[in-house]
Amino acid sequence: MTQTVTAWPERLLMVGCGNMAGQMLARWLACGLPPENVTVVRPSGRAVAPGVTVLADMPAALTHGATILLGMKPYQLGDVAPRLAPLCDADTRILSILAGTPLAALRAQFPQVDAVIEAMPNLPVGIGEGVVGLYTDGRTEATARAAAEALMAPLGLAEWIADESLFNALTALSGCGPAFLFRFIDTLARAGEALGLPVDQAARMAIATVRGAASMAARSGDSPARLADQVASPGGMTREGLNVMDADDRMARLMADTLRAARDRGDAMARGG
Ligand SMILES: NC(=O)c1ccc[n+]([C@@H]2O[C@H](COP(=O)([O-])OP(=O)(O)OC[C@H]3O[C@@H](n4cnc5c(N)ncnc54)[C@H](OP(=O)(O)O)[C@@H]3O)[C@@H](O)[C@H]2O)c1
Ligand code: PRO
Repeated sequence: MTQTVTAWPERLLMVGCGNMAGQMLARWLACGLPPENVTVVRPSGRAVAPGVTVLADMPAALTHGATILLGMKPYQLGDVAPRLAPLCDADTRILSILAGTPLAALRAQFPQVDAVIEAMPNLPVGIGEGVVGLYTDGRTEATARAAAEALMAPLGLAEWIADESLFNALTALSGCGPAFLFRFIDTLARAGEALGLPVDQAARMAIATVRGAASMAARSGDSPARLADQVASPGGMTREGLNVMDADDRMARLMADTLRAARDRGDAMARGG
């Protein structure tokens, strides 16, 4: 299902448009963002979508009040910002999806810009079922916050956080989360194969099971923990399986260690690592 956005940015400059920003743009275009409002800067100059202007380098100038989405790799900020900052004014709006890049690092590169927002999406934004975490500070005015919220709304669940020190934790959970779940689906299928199921059937059933369970968890009034118990008959098969996952908090420790490692990498990147 598409979603109507009443006020698309009149000028949207996307610096980098690869896996992640490309998914955001695909969803925005599907929801009615006029392609002529969008300019993409990518060194390859590869076409993005009909009507979208693609440049291999920065434009000569930017329209007053343009919105910029920083969508290149985090380590490229030091190369991009010196070429981009001279094009910005106080009314430019900057949205950054750069992982491990705190607001202070962005503000240092674009000192004249008031509206600077960190936005952490995940890949399913492309089908409108993503998650976008948002953070900014008091210098960003309410109108710019509202515009960012409206732009993120068609991408899925968009939520602000008040405490920037949690931004890398949020990134670990929802930004990296799809990778952890893709790995889970793959591992579930392979475990089925190991028990003798045909490869293609195990793959189909693993995907459908995860999709059904996720949809049910989203719609149910019961918590996922309670839903797990509803599958498990006392003395039955599921309980035996859950006992393996729960022994020594195996699953809980695996997920805690996974998120902590991802979060800590973000913190190290923010320190320049
Ligand atoms: N992948 C995710 O799931 C995810 C989730 C949340 C946030 N992020 C963040 O999204 C950003 C991009 O990640 P990605 O996975 O989309 O990477 P990607 O697929 O490699 O895309 C990088 C993009 O940056 C462009 N680029 C490279 N050098 C550039 C330069 N000097 N100036 C301008 N653009 C340049 C590339 O251009 P070409 O297209 O011409 O090669 C490409 O479009 C990262 O900062 C990451 O932290 C990613
Ligand atoms: N991809 C980015 C990374 O791996 C951050 C969220 C997902 O650094």
